[in-house]
Amino acid sequence: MTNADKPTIAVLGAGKIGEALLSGLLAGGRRPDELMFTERHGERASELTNRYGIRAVDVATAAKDARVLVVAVKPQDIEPLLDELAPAVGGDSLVVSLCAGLPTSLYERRLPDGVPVVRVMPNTPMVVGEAMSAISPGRFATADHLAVVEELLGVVGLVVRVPESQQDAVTALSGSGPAYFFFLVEAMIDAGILLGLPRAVSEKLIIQSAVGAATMLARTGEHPVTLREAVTSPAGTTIMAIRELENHGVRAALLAAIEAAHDRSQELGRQHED
Ligand SMILES: NC(=O)C1=CN([C@@H]2O[C@H](COP(=O)(O)OP(=O)(O)OC[C@H]3O[C@@H](n4cnc5c(N)ncnc54)[C@H](OP(=O)(O)O)[C@@H]3O)[C@@H](O)[C@H]2O)C=CC1
Ligand SMILES: O=C(O)[C@@H]1CCC=N1
Repeated sequence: MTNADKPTIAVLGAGKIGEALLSGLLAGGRRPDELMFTERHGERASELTNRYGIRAVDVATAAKDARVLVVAVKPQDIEPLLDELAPAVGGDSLVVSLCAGLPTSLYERRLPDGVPVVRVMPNTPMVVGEAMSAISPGRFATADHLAVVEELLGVVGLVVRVPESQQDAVTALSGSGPAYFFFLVEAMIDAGILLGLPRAVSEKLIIQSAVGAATMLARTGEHPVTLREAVTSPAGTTIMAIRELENHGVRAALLAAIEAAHDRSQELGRQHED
């Protein structure tokens, strides 16, 4: 795709994930004049414009000037946004929803007939170009629309296509996933403090171990079990820790936690059924 072919993008609701997308796109080479956003608080809008040089617009301007409209409000805030969007959006627009739980059918019901919608579940590592995004087409989205979204999100990380029926599971795994890793890192840093290490040292040890482990997973193609076994010496230190993790049900806790996130994603969708 040449620069001239690249669609202008408006982020509707530039909170945490909206800002992550805007900053990731800028870092990936998009120009500020190819991007815009809407925000309901003037102070927040000024903060983003000052930080990134991107203009704040209203929904009607976004629908007129941008080909891709990325919806990034909380699922609980979708109804008023759809009220604003419905009279403004046309068949030339492409609506991309980042909202957990919300089905493409909700948009299709509320927007004019034929407006294409693609449902996406991204994650915040898009700020460093390492997002994992899963995309699913709605009824009116064509292969070309999917290609546009793939190109857009490809600037900020990896993209996979999944059936929309899998999006609640994706949300629980990779959408929320970074939070689980941050939680683990936080707890491991505390363990260093427990053992008497200075906080700065503990942080450095754990963050670099996380970077190293993630890079091995991504680059070697080895199964996580193989990589873990290579660290686990007979009668050594690691197996003592693994026994404690199993005794405390950490594996079962992760299964239950991710299932709870999945159920909440489904529930968010159900709140907007007819
Ligand atoms: N955070 C994450 O890691 C991920 C989030 N998501 C999805 O992204 C969406 C946003 O999440 P997140 O960024 O965390 O939430 P935030 O609350 O940080 O961002 C939403 C932003 O949209 C603003 N907003 C609400 N309604 C409107 C409106 N009508 N017009 C313009 N702006 C509006 C909010 O303002 P106000 O502050 O007043 O509420 C807020 O700034 C959610 O649907 C979530 O499911 C998906 C993947 C990952
Ligand atoms: O917590 C949430 O609801 C959003 C969706 C996925 C990550 N954050």
